[in-house]
Amino acid sequence: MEEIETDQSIVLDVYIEEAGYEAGDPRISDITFQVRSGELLGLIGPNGAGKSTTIKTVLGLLKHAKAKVKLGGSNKSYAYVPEQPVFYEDLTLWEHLDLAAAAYGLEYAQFQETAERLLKQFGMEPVRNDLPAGFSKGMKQKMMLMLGFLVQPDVYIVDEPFIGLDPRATKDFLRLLEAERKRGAGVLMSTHVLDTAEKICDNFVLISGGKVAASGTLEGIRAYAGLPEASLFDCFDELT
Ligand SMILES: Nc1ncnc2c1ncn2[C@@H]1O[C@H](COP(=O)(O)OP(=O)(O)OP(=O)(O)O)[C@@H](O)[C@H]1O
Repeated sequence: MEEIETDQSIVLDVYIEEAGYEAGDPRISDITFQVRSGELLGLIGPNGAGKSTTIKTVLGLLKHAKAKVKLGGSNKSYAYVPEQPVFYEDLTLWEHLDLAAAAYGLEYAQFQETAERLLKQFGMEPVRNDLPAGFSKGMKQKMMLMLGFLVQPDVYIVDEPFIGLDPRATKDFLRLLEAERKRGAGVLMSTHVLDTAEKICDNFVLISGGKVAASGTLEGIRAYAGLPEASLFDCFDELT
């Protein structure tokens, strides 16, 4: 990712001309969006629309991509929280936190304080010294979220956080996310859970068939869909 020199409030600036998995077979094209400091941008769209491909392109993971991705903010740092948990078989939850802190060069005292707080906030204290292979799906998901929150980056890139979490964990996650946004972090979040997205996102990018079908605020998307009072779900239905 390059660094943004101009507009200070933009923490993530994305322009994807095209990207895909094989040469000459793009799966997404002409996708442009910005995330500002404190903003939560929802990346929504039906199965196979291109949300994960967009996120992979932002992360620079696709070989066949023509894209410009610029990172801003005070530290020019980001955390990626994947939908599928990724972990080391032989490391405990605490060791994962410790490793992430070392990788990001966090100061040890600050790491300990933040890690202890996150263990409490996510109700994971009892399993701090356990191996994540034995965790439930939701517990693994919580570990991935904790690893992201530990780093306190300028940008969070979160792929479908809601599927594995119980209502309590969802609430805890949203509260932490809110605090991070107040601190100035921007968030790009892909999700299918439209009723939650409708409540929490400032802006949306609706992807369909690998292209942007609509983007903007809920009001803007309603106007574009010609459904002034509709839910995000109904707009989504109309536009995809
Ligand atoms: N690893 C891959 N190799 C080849 N094609 C892929 C790969 N992953 C996704 N695709 C294709 O890219 C297109 C977009 O898929 P993508 O995974 O980005 O959709 P999505 O919006 O994230 O869907 P979902 O909501 O189901 O997760 C689809 O046509 C899909 O078949």
